[in-house]
Amino acid sequence: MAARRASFSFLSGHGLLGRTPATSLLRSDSARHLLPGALRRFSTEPGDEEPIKPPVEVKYTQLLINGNFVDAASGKTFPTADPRTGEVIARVAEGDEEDINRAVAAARRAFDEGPWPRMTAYERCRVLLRFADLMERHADEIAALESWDGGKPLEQTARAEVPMATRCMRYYAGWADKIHGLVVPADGPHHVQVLHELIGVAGQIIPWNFPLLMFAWKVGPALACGNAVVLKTAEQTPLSALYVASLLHEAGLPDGVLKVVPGFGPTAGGALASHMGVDKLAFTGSTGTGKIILELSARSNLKPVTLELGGKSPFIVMDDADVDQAVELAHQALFFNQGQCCCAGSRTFVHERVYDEFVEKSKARAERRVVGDPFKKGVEQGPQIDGQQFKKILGYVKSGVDGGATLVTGGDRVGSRGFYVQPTVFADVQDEMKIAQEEIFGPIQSILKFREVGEVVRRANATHYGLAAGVFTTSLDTANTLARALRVGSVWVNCYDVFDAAIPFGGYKMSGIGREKGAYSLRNYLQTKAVVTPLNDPAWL
Ligand SMILES: NC(=O)c1ccc[n+]([C@@H]2O[C@H](COP(=O)([O-])OP(=O)(O)OC[C@H]3O[C@@H](n4cnc5c(N)ncnc54)[C@H](O)[C@@H]3O)[C@@H](O)[C@H]2O)c1
Repeated sequence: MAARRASFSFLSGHGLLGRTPATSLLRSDSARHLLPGALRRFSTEPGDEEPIKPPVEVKYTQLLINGNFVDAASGKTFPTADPRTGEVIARVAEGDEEDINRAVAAARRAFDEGPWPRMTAYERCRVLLRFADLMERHADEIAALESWDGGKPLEQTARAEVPMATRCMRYYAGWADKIHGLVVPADGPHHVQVLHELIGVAGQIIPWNFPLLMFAWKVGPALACGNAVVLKTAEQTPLSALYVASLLHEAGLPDGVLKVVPGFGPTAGGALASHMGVDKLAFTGSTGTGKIILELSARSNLKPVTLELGGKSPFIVMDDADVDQAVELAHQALFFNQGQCCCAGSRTFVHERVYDEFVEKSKARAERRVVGDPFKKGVEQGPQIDGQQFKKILGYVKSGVDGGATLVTGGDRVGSRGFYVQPTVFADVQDEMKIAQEEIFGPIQSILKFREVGEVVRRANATHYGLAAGVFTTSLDTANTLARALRVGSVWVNCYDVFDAAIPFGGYKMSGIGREKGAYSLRNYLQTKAVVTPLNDPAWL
């Protein structure tokens, strides 16, 4: 059990440890909760620097229906903005109910009459493999679009997200010709086959925090099984999905099999979730919206729903841990992707024997975090996605301070433009505080103290969420105890955010229903059919 081998695998090789970020001045007035040194001044303000010109053009801004890019039926468009400045990158066609209707009608035709479900599984496999090759060939453009639209460091999108999305497509391409049914014994002279059939038209709704990866996690298995897909992108980040969907057609996907409809949740998303012609709905987003999706399914055709929702994941540091490594891993577990991860390690539980040292070193690490323009080399943290999230996050900072947590560092915006937030650390966080209970979705680390294993299990599980957990220890026994006792869908022991395409991912409790990735995701896109035939004079049963 070697904590020495601890790794943060989402960004293995990322290596973005750097100098103190050029950031800002903390303006909180609750000085009694500040540790000495919490007030920080920085020499420059990344939010005020002239933004670097992204090395990519925006090519596709319309709906993709029947293999063509077309305007919305209403002719309406909406802006997608650059989180560095809030300025408009492009205006994108705004799909609504009418567009969803025509997308679903096209998908139905593609499924009922088109070549895709009738192709051999090997031919489908080859289309997906060609798509993965094209993604690699266009990796620079895809990474730049993803960074521009979502404010993510280019080094992250280029080194992690594009390769992971590509790998995911290859993984499901590999499954395409390995999906087969069963022959089962029955009590009587019957030949019983269990067919794993395609489910039909899959509706998919994705969020803004990992638009490209969510595209791959959802579209990959659905297409590998031979289904047709209507995908609604998040209103904040429509660009990468439109771009890669065009590559998928270049790879040989027949027209009409995949539709991409940018648009808003209650209109386009609502229409998709309640459509009678959609056979399955896969959703990733907030728990609140997940409940609406389930309701819409129930009120329409009871389409099966998979939900990947929010989290408040514990990261547990035992007293036998190497503190420096634990600090680094806990830091990455929370701050990665500007803290905008469903599985962010957003409750850092630290054993009382190493607590003070851990807090001090976490403060130092957060202050070294490089905040700045996502297109600048060495930047670890870009802006938050938009003004709404930015305000929400600063509201949580205020709540933490007002609630009596100790603001160790950060707590304010960076610069005066765009949506940059200081890497922030709270210590002395108590379980009942809002910052320990609710999903902040920002670069705000909350450190809580604990004394023994049973206590931390109880406290870690005392949440409606159950998405993931991190465990940091050198004791095999402790790791095993925690791994089994924690009521979550993923436990990372001495590592975090390991997102291999083959590993299932999903939540317990209000973090979701079902699993994505791995062989488990195929089940989301298949029906099970029993075919029973009488046997006359069989040689065996
Ligand atoms: N569990 C996971 O795998 C996972 C992964 C990424 C993000 N998330 C979660 O996603 C959330 C952040 O994403 P978000 O703010 O975009 O979530 P959100 O729920 O607001 O939006 C997600 C998607 O749902 C759509 N939507 C919103 N309202 C809708 C409605 N009434 N009907 C149909 N569709 C609707 C949005 O347009 C968007 O495409 C966080 O809670 C995060 O934890 C979960």
